[in-house]
Amino acid sequence: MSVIAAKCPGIKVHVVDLNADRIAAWNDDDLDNLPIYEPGLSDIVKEARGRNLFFSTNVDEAIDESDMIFISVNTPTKTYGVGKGMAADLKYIELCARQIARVATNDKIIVEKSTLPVRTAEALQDILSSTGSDVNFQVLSNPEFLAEGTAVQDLLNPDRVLIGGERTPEGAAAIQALHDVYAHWVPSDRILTTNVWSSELSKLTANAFLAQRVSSINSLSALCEATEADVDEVARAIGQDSRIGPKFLKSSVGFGGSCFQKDILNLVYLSKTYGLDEVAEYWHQVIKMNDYQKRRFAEKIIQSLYNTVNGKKIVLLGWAFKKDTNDTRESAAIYVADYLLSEQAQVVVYDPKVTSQQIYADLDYLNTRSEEENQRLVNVAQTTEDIFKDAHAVAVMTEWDEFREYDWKQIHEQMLKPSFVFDGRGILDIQQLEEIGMNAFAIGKG
Ligand SMILES: NC(=O)c1ccc[n+]([C@@H]2O[C@H](COP(=O)([O-])OP(=O)(O)OC[C@H]3O[C@@H](n4cnc5c(N)ncnc54)[C@H](O)[C@@H]3O)[C@@H](O)[C@H]2O)c1
Ligand SMILES: O=c1ccn([C@@H]2O[C@H](COP(=O)(O)OP(=O)(O)O[C@H]3O[C@H](CO)[C@@H](O)[C@H](O)[C@H]3O)[C@@H](O)[C@H]2O)c(=O)[nH]1
Repeated sequence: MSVIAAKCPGIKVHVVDLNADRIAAWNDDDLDNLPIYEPGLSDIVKEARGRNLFFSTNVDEAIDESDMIFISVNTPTKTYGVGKGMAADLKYIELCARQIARVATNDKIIVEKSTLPVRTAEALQDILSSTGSDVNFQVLSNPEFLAEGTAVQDLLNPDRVLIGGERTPEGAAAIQALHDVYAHWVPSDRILTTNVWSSELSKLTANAFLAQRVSSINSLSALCEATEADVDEVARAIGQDSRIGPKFLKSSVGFGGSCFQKDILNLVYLSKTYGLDEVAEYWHQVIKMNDYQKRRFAEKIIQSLYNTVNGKKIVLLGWAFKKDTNDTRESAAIYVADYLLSEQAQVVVYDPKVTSQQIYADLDYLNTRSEEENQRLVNVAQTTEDIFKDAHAVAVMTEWDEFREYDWKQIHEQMLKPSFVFDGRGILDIQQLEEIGMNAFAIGKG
């Protein structure tokens, strides 16, 4: 919404949220306090905020004033009832629709910006049209394809913008209105229009394909380790094939983020709902392979440290699910740490952007042990000063650029010997680390 406001000074954009703390942070004079860290975002907010971009908790007023409403609320995996652990929880979406239906007094275009199961637009349209008033609503699907860490660039220069709408004159008019917003900066040939169901399904499909590539290369990383092949070399060799392409072939300790797992589980659940068990199982394998990769990495650390990490100091570099974001949702680091903590390791975490509060909250949320136990076993460092002293092992969990720049010779000197490095992101020079005298392991390197 900030990018829309920056690119369309003539459009007034209200961002409303029930969470007053978040809204206060969006309105903070100090742009370092915005609730989301994204390169380039604070400049965009600075440009538009107070001009045509406004943040508030006054949802009713914003609904009343708007011609077009983007529903962008969370759609987490259900944690209760039918579809628990798989289906998308649509309660927040439905609450929005009911609030819009109650408050609206003039016709509106409702844009599904959240990621949703196919045919959600039908349910939205039902709720919106049941008020008995004369107000007309057109529901469009406009999934978001930005990736965190590069969100601003992705929005300024998208591969495509997808708009799904009804194939009726009213639907076409609504599609055109949304097209015109993006056309302020996106070339028309990159604005695709489809029917609503294709648009909704394309979002889940895009994430499933992307995650599948990561799971595919991660599955082969295990085979590389067993055969002394090098996963980066394999990725380069296959990526040169223009039919395969080079992107999204970086082997890692496992994909994280708020979207991949949730959206694939959603796809699995949908397929099952339609009786397509083989389709469901096919996609479920992407998640299972990811779980295997996280577990495999933690087990590698334990095995290498002579099959016990009890009381051993292990430094985890990075907690965010990828670099250049402070988002930790479903980060592989959480699960690897949890595994090590269950073996009574003393874990030290350093991440340049994630707060210690967030790190403890992520571990407490798993409910594997008491909060006191997490406090006792985990130390969160604000800087790297002294963190390597007497450590048995260091593991790279996030590919932050600064980790490449560290003086690894000096780190080695501070660590207990024999010292171990586990590179879960394939960013370090393993040969150089071994020359320094470390036992170095990287995912997918034999
Ligand atoms: N995060 C991403 O990179 C990304 C990318 C593409 C798509 N998506 C999709 O966008 C949606 C939102 O994701 P997110 O990461 O921003 O989630 P989030 O949980 O960070 O934010 C959702 C916000 O919605 C607010 N909210 C919930 N119910 C509300 C209501 N009735 N009225 C007003 N505000 C309400 C919450 O307070 C919260 O601040 C999800 O469907 C997600 O799959 C996210
Ligand atoms: O080659 C790769 C690429 C990614 N990852 C990992 O995969 C996860 C997801 O990365 P990425 O897709 O870059 O970030 P997200 O912000 O999760 O973005 C995904 O999810 C969003 C939410 O649906 C979509 O909008 C984006 O298009 C889609 O890329 C991260 O843990 C990455 O480290 C790898 O391990 N290897």
